[in-house]
Amino acid sequence: MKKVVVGLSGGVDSSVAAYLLKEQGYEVIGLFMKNWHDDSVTISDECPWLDDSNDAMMVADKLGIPFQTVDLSEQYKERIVDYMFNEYERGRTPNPDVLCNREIKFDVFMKIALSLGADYVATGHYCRKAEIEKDGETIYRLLSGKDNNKDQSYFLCQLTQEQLSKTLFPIGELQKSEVRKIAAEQNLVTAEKKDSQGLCFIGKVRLPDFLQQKLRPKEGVIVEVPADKEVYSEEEKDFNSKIEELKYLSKKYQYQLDDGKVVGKHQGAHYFTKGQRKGLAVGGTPEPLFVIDTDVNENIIYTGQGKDHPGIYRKALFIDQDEVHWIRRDLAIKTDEEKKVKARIRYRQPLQDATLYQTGNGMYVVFEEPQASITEGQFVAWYNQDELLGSGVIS
Ligand SMILES: Nc1ncnc2c1ncn2[C@@H]1O[C@H](COP(=O)(O)OP(=O)(O)OP(=O)(O)O)[C@@H](O)[C@H]1O
Repeated sequence: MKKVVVGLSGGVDSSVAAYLLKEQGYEVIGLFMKNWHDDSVTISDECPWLDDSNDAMMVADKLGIPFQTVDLSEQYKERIVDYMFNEYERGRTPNPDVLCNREIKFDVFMKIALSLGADYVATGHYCRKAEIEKDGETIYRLLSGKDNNKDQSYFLCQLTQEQLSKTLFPIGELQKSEVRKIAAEQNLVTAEKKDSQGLCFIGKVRLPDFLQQKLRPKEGVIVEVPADKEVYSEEEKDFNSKIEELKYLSKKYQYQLDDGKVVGKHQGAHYFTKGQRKGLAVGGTPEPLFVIDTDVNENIIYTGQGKDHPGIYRKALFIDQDEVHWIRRDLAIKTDEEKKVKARIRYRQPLQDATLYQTGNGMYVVFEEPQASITEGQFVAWYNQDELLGSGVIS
């Protein structure tokens, strides 16, 4: 009998994942990980992880499967929390959910599961895995969840073949409503439980509160850039080669103080991210202000009025070569090759038509339509239909 360790989070999805695996005849073990208890950063007065681990335990009890908890808070702090603070300090906006999967659930957690004798690790993610044989080798495909609204493949965009080979996604073929129905039929305590809202470790705290506890406030100015500000000179739009054009399309324009007028003050550029509207506390403009860029070195926030401000849009992005990651290594393109794909630059964004261009030192992703708020530090993931082929960190 094959043995599976299920990551039981105390939520409905992983509860049903465990139930289904048991029905399919696997030997199932439930494992809850605790990943936060840094006393120097207060996350919340409440203690959601205790409630969650209790719920996970009750589900395991109901299903008649063994249950354990592991404390991964040290690894969590080192690999996720510290990285987040460092990235924000650099003015980049990391994605903790993608990192949590790569570094914790499918690494540290997976190793513990395998050491318990498991053949597989299962989670309640809405995505699917398929296998094909190619040149005598088994290749694992990561497919989006059948429930389009819930598809979580983006969060798994950094997984490797090795990790996928040992993974099961039991609820990937189901709609969320079906998952809830199964949970109710089986009388699982989690049947009615609200969905967790991303940011797996931060729980119920607001991101700005979290950042404020470690990143020192530093007063600076907010600059409003007029919508008709022409940021590139005409010479720059004269290209002699494809690469020059790609460079131009993906180039980040470095705004200067005199590109606009000072309209207010902020408490630290590193608390802000592109596209952000909240927290600017500048009133009196006909249209609300959005962050179009931050300069953490000079501690300046550049803003523009309205969602359609041209400063928000860019047509292409670049990924440094060491941050280009192919799940389907067999489909990776070589230098000077290109490939048409569908891509997204954030969770739940509808897939966008794009072309990948591989160069000697990295990869360009050029979108058919200009994209709003392409943000350094975030992940871009590319697909062929419902298969996630690869991803990279926006540089
Ligand atoms: N604390 C945890 N311990 C063990 N596994 C976890 C934990 N948190 C998340 N997981 C695993 O990762 C999956 C995705 O986590 P996410 O936080 O996105 O939850 P979710 O989609 O709301 O699912 P759920 O309803 O199971 O909480 C979960 O279904 C579960 O298998």
